[in-house]
Amino acid sequence: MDPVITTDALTMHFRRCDALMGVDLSIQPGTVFALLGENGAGKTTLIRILTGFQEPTSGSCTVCGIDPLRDPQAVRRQIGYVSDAPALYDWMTVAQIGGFTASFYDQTFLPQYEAAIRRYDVRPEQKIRHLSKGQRAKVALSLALAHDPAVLILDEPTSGLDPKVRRSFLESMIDRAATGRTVFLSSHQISEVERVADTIAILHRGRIRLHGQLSELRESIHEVIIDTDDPLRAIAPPPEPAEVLTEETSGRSRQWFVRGLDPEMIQAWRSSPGVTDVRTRVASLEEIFVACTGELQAV
Ligand SMILES: Nc1ncnc2c1ncn2[C@@H]1O[C@H](COP(=O)(O)OP(=O)(O)OP(=O)(O)O)[C@@H](O)[C@H]1O
Repeated sequence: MDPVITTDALTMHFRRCDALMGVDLSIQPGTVFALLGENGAGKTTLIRILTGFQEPTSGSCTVCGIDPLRDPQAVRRQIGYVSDAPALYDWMTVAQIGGFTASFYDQTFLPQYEAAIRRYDVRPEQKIRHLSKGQRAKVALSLALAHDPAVLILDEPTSGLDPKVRRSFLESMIDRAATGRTVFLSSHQISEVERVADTIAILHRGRIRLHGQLSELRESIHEVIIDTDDPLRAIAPPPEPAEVLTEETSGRSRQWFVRGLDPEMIQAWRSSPGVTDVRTRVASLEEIFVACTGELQAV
């Protein structure tokens, strides 16, 4: 299947910083994709480029086969987008903003919007300016979903939602993907991502540090702890093609987070002089995230 979103060597240079430095991504339709990254990693910048609001410095991208730079309107017809701080007309009521937005879409928009608002228990006659943060998020989500977009792009989608609404919202994202639509969400919430995402990418300082199926990444990244008889004992690091994400030394223990560990290496360490114990286990997503976004220490 052709990917629904692609980016190729995308860079974004602002006056004082490089927000993106050669981002390559490929996202399949019918999946929930999560972009994880710390504050300032470049997530919103990438989303702004994909939605045609920001021209990249170099590189290219497509959304549903369309270049957002060439035809931003065509891209926006295919996507629903909720930013991390949705801009809604404050003076309108919940019903009015639905009617207003519906004028840009076909006649299915309004009934879908009204149904979503009812489901979220938001009163249609309330003014936007009187809504709580969570209620505003619900209105923004209802507006983004009402034209049943092929791609739903959500920047920190659940901030402001209470746990019950958050849970049912995330479950609805899985249902959406099952019908062939694609959900692209950016998040700091690792536990949420673990629950819903099929594929993830970890963005760190403008670069993709990891990209792949969550299940595959979970199996391919291990924590290795090696205990030795002497803190100064030299231990061979995992050889290539294994990738060391972090290394830490604490007294007589050496700890690595390693991608693509060769099981034969475990045996080799066990028989190395001075090694008293070797323990390995599959890393959690949170540990993977910390390993990818922490400073890589010299090996
Ligand atoms: N218009 C701009 N002009 C200059 N610098 C910018 C601009 N937009 C973003 N940046 C910088 O680019 C970097 C990435 O910002 P971005 O908003 O994409 O991060 P983010 O991953 O979305 O962060 P957060 O999780 O905090 O929202 C930051 O250092 C930010 O200061």
